[in-house]
Amino acid sequence: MGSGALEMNCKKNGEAENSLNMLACQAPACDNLLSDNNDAVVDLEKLSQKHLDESKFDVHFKLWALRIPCQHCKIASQILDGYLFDKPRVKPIIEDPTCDKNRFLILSDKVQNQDLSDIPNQKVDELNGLCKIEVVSYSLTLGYSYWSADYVLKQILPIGVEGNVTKKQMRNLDCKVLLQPCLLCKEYGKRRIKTIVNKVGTITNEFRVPEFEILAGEHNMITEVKQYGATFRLDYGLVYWNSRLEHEHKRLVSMFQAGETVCDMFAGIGPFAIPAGQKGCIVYANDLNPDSIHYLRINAKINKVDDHINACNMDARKFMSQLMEVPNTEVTSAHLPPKVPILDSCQTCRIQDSADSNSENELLTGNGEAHGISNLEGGRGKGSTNKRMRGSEICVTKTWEHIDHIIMNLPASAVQFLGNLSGTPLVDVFRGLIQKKYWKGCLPLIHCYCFIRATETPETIIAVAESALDAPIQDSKFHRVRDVAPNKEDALKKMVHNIALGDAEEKIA
Ligand SMILES: C[S@@+](CC[C@H](N)C(=O)[O-])C[C@H]1O[C@@H](n2cnc3c(N)ncnc32)[C@H](O)[C@@H]1O
Repeated sequence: MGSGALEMNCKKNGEAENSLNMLACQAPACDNLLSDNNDAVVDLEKLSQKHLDESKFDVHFKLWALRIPCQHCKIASQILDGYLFDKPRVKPIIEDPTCDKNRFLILSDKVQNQDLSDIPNQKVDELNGLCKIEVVSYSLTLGYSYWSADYVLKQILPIGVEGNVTKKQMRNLDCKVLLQPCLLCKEYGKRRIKTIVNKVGTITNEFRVPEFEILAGEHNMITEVKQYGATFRLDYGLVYWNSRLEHEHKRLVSMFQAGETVCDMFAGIGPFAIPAGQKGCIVYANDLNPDSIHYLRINAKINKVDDHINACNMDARKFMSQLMEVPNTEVTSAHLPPKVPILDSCQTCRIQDSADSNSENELLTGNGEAHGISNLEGGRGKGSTNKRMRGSEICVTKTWEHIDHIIMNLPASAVQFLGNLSGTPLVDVFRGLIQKKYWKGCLPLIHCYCFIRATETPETIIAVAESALDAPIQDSKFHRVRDVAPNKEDALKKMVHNIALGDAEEKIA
């Protein structure tokens, strides 16, 4: 029993358009669905030409309808509340084809008798008092085009797979079992599936990129996915992406305020960075994988937040230390702004476009002052009020003076990046990082993701983090994200460390 994923890479006019994400799977018998093609890449064209008998999806209803004058429709439908035909996307009031002054009110299939004896007498009396009503028979067929893609797919699943499966169960089906039904199902066909892949093995490489085998279609894994209104382009073969983290991405970004400075040490293609930018945060997003940064920049542009996102391609430790480096000009004169933008060794994804910065990229930069933030170039000094700034002005902040949030989503080793842990490589990021004399306001909130075994507790994990930091963590928050192993022994959890108080400040600063 292996696990895997079914991904559909969908394009329209050469542009990636949509995708079905992660119909992931345990592997029951593969049946003979792919018997001719078992080890080869399947020809999508040929498979999708196989015949699907659409008439098998017809559901016929023999109903009753009331023919009544147009002007009484509204009140009549209120009287008949609960007795009208009620199916999604089917209108219960339709035109009378024989007379445009009348309408048909289609009755529910629970009304079986023409004398309306299935409807309470009081309602029938009210209707008769309203106008002259005529009961006519009405036939309705809901055909293939009516049913949703998921419904159709469930009906054509192979024998051995229960017809009435939930979405969750569908995810646990072998993608090879789902392959042919998916291709036969026109609704899925409409999404222009180009490639179907199966995730194989476990992720072991540094960039956390899973390995995929191509089951069908083109050898092309570039696609687009949507999360909370943002579009993400990516190449599944080159970068890390997990659609199941959508809720967590959304939850974390909901904690950020416009105008805050956010540093994402392991940013991937930007699922935290892009929505944070959309919210009006100033984002420093870093990843060691050059392909992730390539797509992060593309995604920043697609989502029109390129003027809010500084993208860097380096080791996370170096990234943090560069953000905290005080430029020479600051050291000699605290009053002058730095002549060179920070992170000059990083490539910023900012694409200057005067038309853009004039209109839609104009943003209100939030209530930084209330949070003790005084970090924006261009006049957000002490006493300044919220200020409307153009995108081009808000890209760079004095990160050595203030950062609000640091995101560390590299669960396998993020805790080690907090500081030195015995038996782990020396990647101490935070100790001595902040220069107290330049820092303004409270210390950053560090959102550090990690794995936790069933035998461990939030307390033990926090103790490990404290040991790494060599400082107590006050007001730490622990948030469970999701189970990542079938036996539930391991679970991905998240800690939020507020290191803003007491000893911790002394030791970190
Ligand atoms: C689990 S992924 C998270 C990506 C993204 N935050 C998300 O939620 O989809 C971890 C990322 O860290 C990057 N990474 C691994 N080691 C790194 C290092 N030493 N410095 C910076 N990035 C690193 C990987 O390339 C990968 O994109």
